[in-house]
Amino acid sequence: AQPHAAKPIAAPMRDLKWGKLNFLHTTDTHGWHAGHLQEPQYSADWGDYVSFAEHMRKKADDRGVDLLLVDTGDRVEGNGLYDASDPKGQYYYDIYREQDVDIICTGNHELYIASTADREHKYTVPNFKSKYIASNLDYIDPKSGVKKPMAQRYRKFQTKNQKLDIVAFGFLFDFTGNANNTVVQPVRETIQEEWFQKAMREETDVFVVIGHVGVQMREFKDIFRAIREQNPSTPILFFGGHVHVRDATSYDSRSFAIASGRYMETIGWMSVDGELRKSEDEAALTFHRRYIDNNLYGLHHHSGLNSETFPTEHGRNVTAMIAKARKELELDYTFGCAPKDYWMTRTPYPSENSIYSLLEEEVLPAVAINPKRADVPRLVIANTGAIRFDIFKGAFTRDTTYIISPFLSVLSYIPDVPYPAAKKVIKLLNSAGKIVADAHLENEFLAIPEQLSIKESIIYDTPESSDLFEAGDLQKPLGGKPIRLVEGYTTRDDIGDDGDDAIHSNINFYTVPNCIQAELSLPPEGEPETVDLVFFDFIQPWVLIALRLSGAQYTKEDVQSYIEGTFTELMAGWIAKNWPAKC
Ligand SMILES: O=c1ccn([C@@H]2O[C@H](COP(=O)(O)O)[C@@H](O)[C@H]2O)c(=O)[nH]1
Repeated sequence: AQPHAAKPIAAPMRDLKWGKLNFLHTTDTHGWHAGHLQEPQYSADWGDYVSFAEHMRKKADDRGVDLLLVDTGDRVEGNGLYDASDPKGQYYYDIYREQDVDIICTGNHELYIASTADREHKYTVPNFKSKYIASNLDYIDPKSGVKKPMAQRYRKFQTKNQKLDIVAFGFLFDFTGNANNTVVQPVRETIQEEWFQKAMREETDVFVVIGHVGVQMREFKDIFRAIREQNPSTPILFFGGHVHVRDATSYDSRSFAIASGRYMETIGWMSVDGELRKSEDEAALTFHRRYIDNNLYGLHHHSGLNSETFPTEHGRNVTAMIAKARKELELDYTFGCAPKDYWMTRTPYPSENSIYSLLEEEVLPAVAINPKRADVPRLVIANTGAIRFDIFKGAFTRDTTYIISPFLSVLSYIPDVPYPAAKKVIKLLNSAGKIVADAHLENEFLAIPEQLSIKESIIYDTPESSDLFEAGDLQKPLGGKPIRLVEGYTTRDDIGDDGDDAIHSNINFYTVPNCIQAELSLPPEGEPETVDLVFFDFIQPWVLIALRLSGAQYTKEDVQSYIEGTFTELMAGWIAKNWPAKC
């Protein structure tokens, strides 16, 4: 863990079950490779994960079974370790490559900005060579303009100990927001391609499909159906991501799928036991999943080691690389001190502890001002997906600015929009589904990814944060004494409610709207004739369609820059001005 990270915290534990084929899975790490410095249950770092994987590989060797590491993309954007350098990722690519990942693919965040996709192609693809798979992604060479696969389309290999044949694919969901130097082929088209049709007919013991795709999403189900049609009994294992939730399901009795959360909070574990070889008769398989908290105590527990014996030399070196990068990037520089916690989904919106209320009532009114139009009435719309994490009471650092808002979002506007049309926009953006059926603009892409999976608030009857836990059969830390549970994941997936490795008390989840709106400089009485419609540039396509539906025709030529600077910079400036400098 990093030098100033919160000390790890004990929790009652569920053990891992080993099978013949075992996996460790990361997804949507979004640059959090230093771990969560303020949260003890997730404060291990990428160096600790390197140590953990080395110990677990040794255990696999000792048992004569196999362990593979998988990563399903969105490794970038979301934390100062990636975002604070210019160019971005100056330290991250070298840190990330220290983990020996066996199967890796691309997420949408590697593709939003052309320079990010260029760096993915220049660094991560060659860093992982034959392990990087791009089944439905092409890259356009900036010099020649030639389109070619981002990496190989699939991978066939044998496992180390049992020599099991594996055919692996690496997909991205049908993403359409990529920069123009990449091409994402819709999954339904890819599975018709000749290469895929041949690959799924390869003789193999197991198919492994990794993807930056939620395990409940149509794309994975289509791939499953295509492979299963040709291979009635071959095990098919899916590793998904994108939705930022812990989730698992099985599409039939010989398939299994896991998604392993977000932000280095979770290391997923999947194991398969039973007869895996293709030549044997079909016998029942058993699948097991665990969501391992990225908590050093847990990693010690699962590897059977302690703080002395756990860190490997390699792991320590990676931890030191991260610490050096954080120092050089001045990520601990403090803009101000948050007076209390502000939550994305732990409290209702609107409420005094909602980060969206803070934005709507305090930050946007103060920063969304164009000096030349300061008195012009305006509606300022932000998509809730632009905010990526909670604010904790205490130091708000350079790192925090990227954690809260990593995007290069700027404020755009259309001047003098008739108010009757402008006021309808927020309602349309917050309605379910697509605002125009054929525009491929799902409104849910405006909100936080978790809401792709969680459609309704989850409110527990009794908050159990003060519960004392008597562990029963479970592994008890601290010599078996009852302990106070820490708030954290209490996952319920299609397999049951026993997936989390650590037992936590519940956290409420209140769903939030797709967008929020600050109404500024409106007349005290009556309605203005026109307003400036100000919005985060990311949501421009949705805003233009919503205006059209409201009877006001505008095109992208009508959109102008409202104010200099990214939202991230504006927010940091507001904090420096409004929150005390010392904590
Ligand atoms: O410039 C941007 C890019 C993305 N968003 C929001 O993020 C989600 C996607 O996040 P994932 O981590 O890929 O799931 C997208 O739906 C937007 O809500 C943004 O606001 N600005």
